[in-house]
Amino acid sequence: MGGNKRGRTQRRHFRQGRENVWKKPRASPSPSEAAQTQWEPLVTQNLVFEQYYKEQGIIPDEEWDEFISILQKPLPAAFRINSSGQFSDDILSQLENEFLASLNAEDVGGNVVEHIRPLPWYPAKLAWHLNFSRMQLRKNQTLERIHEFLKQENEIGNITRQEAVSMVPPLFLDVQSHHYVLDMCAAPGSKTFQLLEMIHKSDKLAFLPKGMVIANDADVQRCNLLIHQTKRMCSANLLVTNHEAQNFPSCRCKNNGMLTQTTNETEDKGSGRLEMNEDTHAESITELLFDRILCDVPCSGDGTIRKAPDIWKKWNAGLGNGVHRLQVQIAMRGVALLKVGGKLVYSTCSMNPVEDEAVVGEVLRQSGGSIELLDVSAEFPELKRRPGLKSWKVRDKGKWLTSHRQVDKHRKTTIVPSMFPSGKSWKDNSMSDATQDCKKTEIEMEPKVTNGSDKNMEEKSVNNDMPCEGCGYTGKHSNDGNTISELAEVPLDVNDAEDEEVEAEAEVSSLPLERCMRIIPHDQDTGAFFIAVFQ
Ligand SMILES: C[S@@+](CC[C@H](N)C(=O)[O-])C[C@H]1O[C@@H](n2cnc3c(N)ncnc32)[C@H](O)[C@@H]1O
Repeated sequence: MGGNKRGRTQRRHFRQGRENVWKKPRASPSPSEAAQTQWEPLVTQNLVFEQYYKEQGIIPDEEWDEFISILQKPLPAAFRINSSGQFSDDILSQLENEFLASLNAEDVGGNVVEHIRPLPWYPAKLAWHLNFSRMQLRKNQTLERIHEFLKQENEIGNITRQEAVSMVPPLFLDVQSHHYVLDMCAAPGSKTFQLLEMIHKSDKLAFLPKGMVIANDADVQRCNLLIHQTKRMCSANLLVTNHEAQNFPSCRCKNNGMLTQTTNETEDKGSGRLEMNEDTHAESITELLFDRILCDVPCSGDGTIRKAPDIWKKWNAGLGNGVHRLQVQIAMRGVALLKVGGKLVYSTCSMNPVEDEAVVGEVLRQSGGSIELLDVSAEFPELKRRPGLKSWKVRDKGKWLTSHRQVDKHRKTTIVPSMFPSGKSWKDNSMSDATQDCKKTEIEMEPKVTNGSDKNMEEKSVNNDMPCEGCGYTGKHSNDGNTISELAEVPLDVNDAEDEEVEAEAEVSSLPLERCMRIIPHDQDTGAFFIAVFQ
């Protein structure tokens, strides 16, 4: 396609709101290459994805077309006003008095078209939805003023641009200014910023909160993003750490609030990155447990498909299967670090029950009744959400499985029992195979050599490097040595896969998984998210 024709086509698609349609095959070609570059239509269809989600029954048949069609549209932009910022009232009044009037217009029929509006479920009109995608905001001249406003206020920390559904998990944590909060998988940090706002929120002038946020991420480069994002808050109540969340260290807390990491005498004494004070007196030290924990775990990320349409091409059921065990391990470490009476939110930006309800079910089983899955259906009633599933299927190598008994012998260590609804409560099944697997992995992981001197460990680490599709993470995911490429299915022809399906009775979980929530894109023009709240 020649340059001018390409430009015209792009402009036409842009006017039609179809900016996802064209994409350059390479990231940054030289100018001469760019002139000859062919533009390729961006795929926004994947039959394996459609078949998977149809089978899981998350979306009723009559809503299916609406669901798929919204997934193919770009995601509208959204942002939050910093609730602890001193200019929050001014920003709100500018939005209400200036931008509402200038952007919302009447259509030919006299109906008001709402291009900008507060999100009805977010408290105090502090979060807003814009009926334009990020690209439209960047490219459309009539939107220049609001775009400039958002850019400037974002830079100085008065607002944060954040996907609407990503704002939900911190809301359910009910964070108070005295809370110790752990954000286990925090980068790039939009939810950390929200948690910090909650800590700093007060009517008093020059208020210094008693609580703090520890924001952790396993990927050191993403920790940089996290620092860049949160420094806009100028908070002294934030600590950024770089650990695998499933091995997050136990910390000790002096009565005066100073932290010190529990060190292993025989190993690397004094090298712990959390350590702040070596002069410890046993009588004044307690183990630091957290009032609030956010486990926004690495996931296959298909709930962000509107924002990241590349997922259409890459998606397969193996991605969710590949991160399930790591998700359980991270959530279980969170449970171990939670104060009695504290709250933990488990969330993913994936719609896949293997990463969602299956993990919640296994956490309930492994916790042996010490934690409760809270019914939060009465909170934030304006937020449209669907209850969690009690029944789902697992797909492996083109087969639909409804019970672990159906898993091929050689796949049994990859497709673990906890991926299934199982229909058992923890009392019937106090230590499932998966628990034992996790315990085994923990022991294997124990000698965390950091000085690089143990050759065996180095080899192990290489084997454990698993790219996380949803998050772009390519660090070490402790697991059973499988890489995602081993776990991932080669997308099959849908009809071939159907031939291999195994008929079996569906398992139904007896756990109260309906208390989980799934936010579905076509309910309120958003991305998708899954959230469960534990106490
Ligand atoms: C879904 S993203 C988190 C998004 C973040 N909560 C936010 O709102 O901006 C998941 C994050 O988990 C990190 N991650 C992956 N494996 C991890 C692990 N084992 N421990 C801790 N973090 C991990 C990734 O680097 C990624 O930044």
